[in-house]
Amino acid sequence: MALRVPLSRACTRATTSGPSARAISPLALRWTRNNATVAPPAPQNGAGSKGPTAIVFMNMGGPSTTDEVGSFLSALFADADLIPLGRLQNYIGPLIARRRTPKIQKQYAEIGGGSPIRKWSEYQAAEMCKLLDKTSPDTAPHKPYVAFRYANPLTEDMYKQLLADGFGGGNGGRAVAFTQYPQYSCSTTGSSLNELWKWRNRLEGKRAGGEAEVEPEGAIQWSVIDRWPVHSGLVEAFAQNIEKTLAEYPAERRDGVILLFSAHSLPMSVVNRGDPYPAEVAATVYAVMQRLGMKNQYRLVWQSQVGPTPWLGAQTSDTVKNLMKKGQTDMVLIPIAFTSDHIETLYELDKEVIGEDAEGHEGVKRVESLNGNPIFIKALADLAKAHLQSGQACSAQMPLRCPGCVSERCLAQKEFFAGQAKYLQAA
Ligand SMILES: C=CC1=C(C)c2cc3[nH]c(cc4nc(cc5[nH]c(cc1n2)c(C)c5CCC(=O)O)C(CCC(=O)O)=C4C)c(C)c3C=C
Ligand code: FES
Ligand SMILES: [Fe+2]
Repeated sequence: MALRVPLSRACTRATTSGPSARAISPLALRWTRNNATVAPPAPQNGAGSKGPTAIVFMNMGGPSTTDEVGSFLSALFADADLIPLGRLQNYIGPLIARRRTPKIQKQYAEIGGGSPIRKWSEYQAAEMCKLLDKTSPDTAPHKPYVAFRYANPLTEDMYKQLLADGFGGGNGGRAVAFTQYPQYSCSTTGSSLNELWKWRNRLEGKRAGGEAEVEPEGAIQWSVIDRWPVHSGLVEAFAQNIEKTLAEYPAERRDGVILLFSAHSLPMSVVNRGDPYPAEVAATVYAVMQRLGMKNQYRLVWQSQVGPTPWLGAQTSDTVKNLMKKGQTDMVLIPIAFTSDHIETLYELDKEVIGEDAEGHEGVKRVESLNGNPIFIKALADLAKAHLQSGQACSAQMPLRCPGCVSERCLAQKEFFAGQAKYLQAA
């Protein structure tokens, strides 16, 4: 494999410590001189021979205060991967965002004044990296980063921080883009990857070099954990939370409780384009039910649809109302496609569905979100370790576009991340 960072330059950094010391480690690159593989320089200051490694948690983010709701919604409605508005995106997007802001601000005010997603993401990433330092010493130290799509810290700021910390920018270095959506949708993980790819190109993309554009030397080597819908640790964390909630019912009622797995819905236009999310959410549900021994009846239902177009159903709120009408008053709601609390659990499920649709009936309960759950954080560390050991740039599934995809962004982004494979080797 060709050497991307000149060995002589790398060796001049062999005595440095801290983030820029990554330039002296093999990272995930093979080091060659005159086409012969050479031993990497010795690791410094307890760093693993392949570290440091940046672990970037990608998610949509949320407004931490009600004042940030306006900018959060403007960024969200400007995202053509989530809400395609064609040539009028930059005109209609801000209008819709402005119109929705007061209503959504009120909802955030009612859940304590903001979304807890930043607090949870930073905690999960930091705790996961501590575990990973122990279980994957070769790639240590692992440095946690958070990159949100619509709120601070934005992907652009995270990338600039990576560069400021000595990753890339001529130093080389290894970073893992770790989606915090367990199930892949082009509207969520796909959008975050498109944004990461955009900033990668702007901040350390191809430069003019001779006749053709060339990749700059010492850019960050990226790989992606793009989906993990049936990871055993994720399934176990969900299953234990469900068991805890079921234990709150008297024994004679417990087996009659209906489990309602609730996921954010998708517009039918996205489903029909061939988005993988509905099938992957269903895979998570089935794996959790198998772990629970299929003792309770269950359904996968969909929440949070926005706007007048058709969305995937059945809707969570209709399902609860219909079951109540039929006399079924024991049911447990399980948010299955998001790992931290957010407005859809704290407002939509707790206040609207349980508080209003179910009129606060004591038989209708919600399972707590994974948040700081240690089983979940260990699952994240196990996933990252397996990924680093695999030497893979992304899952085999990621390069396959939706059958109905016409986005040049998706094409280029997937080619870029899948193409990183040529620089990676197993840890
Ligand atoms: C797996 C989770 C999510 C998928 C899939 C998803 C798709 C999706 N969402 C919209 C439109 C909106 N989503 C909004 C908020 C929002 N969405 C998710 C998760 C998924 N969205 C969350 C967790 C949140 C709330 C964030 C928080 O801080 O709690 C909003 C804004 C709120 C509003 O105006 O009602 C919109 C709009 C589309 C169109 C879509 C698929 C194409
Ligand atoms: S929309 Fe799914 S790959 Fe482009
Ligand atoms: Fe959404």
